[in-house]
Amino acid sequence: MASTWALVPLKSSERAKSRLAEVLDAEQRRQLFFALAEQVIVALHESRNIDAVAVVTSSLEVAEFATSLHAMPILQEADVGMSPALESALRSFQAMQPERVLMVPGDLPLISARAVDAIFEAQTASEQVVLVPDRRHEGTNALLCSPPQAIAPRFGSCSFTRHLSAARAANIATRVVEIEELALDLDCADDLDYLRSHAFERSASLLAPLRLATASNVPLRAALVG
Ligand SMILES: Nc1nc2c(ncn2[C@@H]2O[C@H](COP(=O)(O)OP(=O)(O)OP(=O)(O)O)[C@@H](O)[C@H]2O)c(=O)[nH]1
Ligand SMILES: O=C(O)[C@H](O)COP(=O)(O)O
Repeated sequence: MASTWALVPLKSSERAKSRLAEVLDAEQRRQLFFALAEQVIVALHESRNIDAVAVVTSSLEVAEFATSLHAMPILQEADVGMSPALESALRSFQAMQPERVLMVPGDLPLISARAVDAIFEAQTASEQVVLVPDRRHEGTNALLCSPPQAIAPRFGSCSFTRHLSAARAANIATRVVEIEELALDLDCADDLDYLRSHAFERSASLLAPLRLATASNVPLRAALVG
């Protein structure tokens, strides 16, 4: 039985990436959502520390997509937010009694198996929680809980501080590890610009199918307005 699971929450594609609406149209956001999610799921599968990958979603389309990538879909009735989705998925894991669960959002464009393995390598035997902050130290881009119920997921605004405080309040030994390839999540136009200026090849492979007719050194918002 698999004992280390990775868990990826994925919204319905038509609601995803809404903060990018100022620079991408609906079809571009949909394509980007699936391209990012595929990268995340593939990297998790390739990690030598992960036995199985699950996707929690309310969308049948996303569930089929997850299955096509050999991830186990966990279906919900509606999009109720990232943390409630993760909590209900964790409850459905209980029968399988995994030793640990790694929770990762589906929008990390620079993720790799090596970066995922670095999370596990950072954990010492006494530590039940590992947190990977985003580049602004506001969000959490990976949360490893061993056991899975060590702390409840509290994703959303300022989740990094909230996860840290929850672990401290419960007196749970916690490791914070900064991992460059996991520090960027693609939420807004500034994040897309950061990706285009810091990781040319990865951004080209993600953005070329979207047919964004802008030079890589021109900020997206300015290019589209001007
Ligand atoms: N299953 C599920 N996943 C969610 C839900 N809300 C967010 N997620 C996922 O959680 C991760 C982080 O989501 P957000 O950054 O809040 O949402 P987003 O769609 O990427 O971007 P915005 O629409 O701009 O907020 C992504 O993988 C989302 O698809 C939800 O209600 N249910
Ligand atoms: O910390 C979080 O909640 C996750 O990184 C998702 O946050 P986001 O809304 O910044 O993507």
